[in-house]
Amino acid sequence: MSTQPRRVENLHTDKGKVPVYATGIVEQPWDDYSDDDHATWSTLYARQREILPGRACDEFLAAQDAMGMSADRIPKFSELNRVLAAATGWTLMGVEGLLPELDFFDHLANRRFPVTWWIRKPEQIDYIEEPDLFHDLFGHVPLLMNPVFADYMEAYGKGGVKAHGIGADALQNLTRLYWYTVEFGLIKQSGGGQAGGLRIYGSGIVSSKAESVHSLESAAPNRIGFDLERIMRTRYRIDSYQKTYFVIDSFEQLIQATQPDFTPIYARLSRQASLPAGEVLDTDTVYQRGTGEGWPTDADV
Ligand SMILES: C[C@H](O)[C@H](O)C1CNc2nc(N)[nH]c(=O)c2N1
Ligand SMILES: N[C@@H](Cc1ccccc1)C(=O)O
Ligand SMILES: [Fe+2]
Repeated sequence: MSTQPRRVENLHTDKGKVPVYATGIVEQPWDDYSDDDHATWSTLYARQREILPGRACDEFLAAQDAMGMSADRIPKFSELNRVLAAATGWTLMGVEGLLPELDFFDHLANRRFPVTWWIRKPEQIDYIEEPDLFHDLFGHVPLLMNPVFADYMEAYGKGGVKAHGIGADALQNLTRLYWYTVEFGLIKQSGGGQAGGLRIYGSGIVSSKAESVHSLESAAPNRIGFDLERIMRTRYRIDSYQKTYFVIDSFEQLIQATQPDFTPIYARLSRQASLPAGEVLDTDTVYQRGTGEGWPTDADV
């Protein structure tokens, strides 16, 4: 099944312009998925679930199971919605693709999560530039089952509506927060030995086989303790692995740090230069690489 949505504007990201389409809400055309579409889901699902235990945070994997997602077939939004409604009151809506920012924020502010209905083609299995069903559903939806994360997403949507009214710089600051938390966040899983350590919660990481390993195990990227204003000043890459990941202690930390009114923060940041994606400042808390060893070293604390 193919549809050709109309391009309406560009999203201004740190890397350049990303097309945004006039994309209304669609009913998930579940009966129209081909055998290839279901096979793509199965392949990606099985592949990620093989590598994510011990890498993704435990809540993420438990929520995926609790929702009834599996490798068998592409899940039905209507079935997931019954589970989500009971857990946190979120609703999934089918969309054609990227939405204009204000529409996107308005959905989140009302506990609706837009999910791209179509899945990537077999030749795009390892990488696709725009969000598809696998990224949105496998990556974003499970944590909507977590009450604290669910509240954070709603607060983010409300903050987005506000930032949109303030102006382009405020919007850029807030978009960086989404990027470095919801899309590419790492979390310290509590527990000793193998149970604890750095884990992934960002959807852009959990939906990518290569970045799931890279984000935790490569020596290349920086892993820096969560710092709201630091994140808001930090540029990001959309076409390569991140040069920096930010680490939260807990979802409670995330929601607490984002409670205050951001208006004075935006005003202050408008007088400061942005930081390159790969910068490390002497005020940063730097985490060690390696699963199960994600705690600051003596030298860092
Ligand atoms: C905040 C976020 O970066 C952003 O601006 C947008 C805009 N529109 C979107 N639209 C959809 N469907 N999905 C998304 O993740 C986003 N992200
Ligand atoms: N406190 C933010 C709203 C917000 C909450 C959570 C995440 C992002 C933004 C504001 O005043 O704009
Ligand atoms: Fe995403």
